[in-house]
Amino acid sequence: MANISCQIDLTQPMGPQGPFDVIVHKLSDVIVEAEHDSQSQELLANFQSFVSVNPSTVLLDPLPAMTRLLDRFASYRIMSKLHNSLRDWRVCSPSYLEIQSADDLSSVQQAVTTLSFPLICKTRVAHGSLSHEMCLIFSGEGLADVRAPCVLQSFVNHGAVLHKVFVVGEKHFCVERPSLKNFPPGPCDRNTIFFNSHHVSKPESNSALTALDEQTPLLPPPSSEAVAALVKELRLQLGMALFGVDIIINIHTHTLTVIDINIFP
Ligand SMILES: Nc1ncnc2c1ncn2[C@@H]1O[C@H](COP(=O)(O)OP(=O)(O)OP(=O)(O)O)[C@@H](O)[C@H]1O
Ligand SMILES: [Mg+2]
Repeated sequence: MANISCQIDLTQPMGPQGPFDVIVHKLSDVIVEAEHDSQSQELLANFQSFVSVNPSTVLLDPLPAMTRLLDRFASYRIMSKLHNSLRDWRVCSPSYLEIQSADDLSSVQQAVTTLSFPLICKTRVAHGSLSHEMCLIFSGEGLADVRAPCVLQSFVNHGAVLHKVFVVGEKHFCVERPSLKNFPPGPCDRNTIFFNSHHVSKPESNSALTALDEQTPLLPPPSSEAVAALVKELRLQLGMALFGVDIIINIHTHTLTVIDINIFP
């Protein structure tokens, strides 16, 4: 009887290791490394050429779609269009700016007029340990702390609750996680706060940045119909079966706000 499942050795030719009905991969590290590493480029090229000549093998997920999710410039463009396609569900995403390079001072300064303080600054690359190093910027002066390439995104007060949605094909699952606490809206003379996102939104996270005042009212969870509509739209837009979506609820408008899209953990 043929093997039901096996582990593929990417350093060996793939043909003799097959045939495969489905390949489930986690090549995110290799995709990010391939930006500067020729060995990773070669592994990816071999893998991609096997996939191209074996179109009946289902690939979860296609490399170009995965590559798009590893780049916040690409994934946030998709996120920013959700308010149009999901108008009936009042789904939105915070306003943001792409900062291409450190010399891009005019884009950075644009943040003062087009975004609302505080701002959250996230690296362009959305995978790997460095990608979780973020900062909260409270004023025009704080923009000196921006390290490009990155996105600057308006911070939305949400009562320190994050709703993480995990999508597996036609099914999805939601869990609640701790999240950053509310901050007074508008610029102020507070110093930039540097933090690691994995210290604030993991089940075991226990950070001063997530501790809310006791009088903060509890918010309703996101409507399950709206989450289902969001997942359906993102599956279409991303062309992926395995991914995650991070959702918060705006404390003022109760709008379902998408703050990030992730590769599957
Ligand atoms: N626009 C925003 N408004 C309010 N809080 C935000 C916003 N963006 C991010 N956060 C907070 O910062 C945390 C990290 O953000 P984000 O999900 O983009 O990072 P990440 O490194 O991709 O994390 P993960 O791997 O857990 O998805 C969120 O869990 C949330 O607490
Ligand atoms: Mg995320």
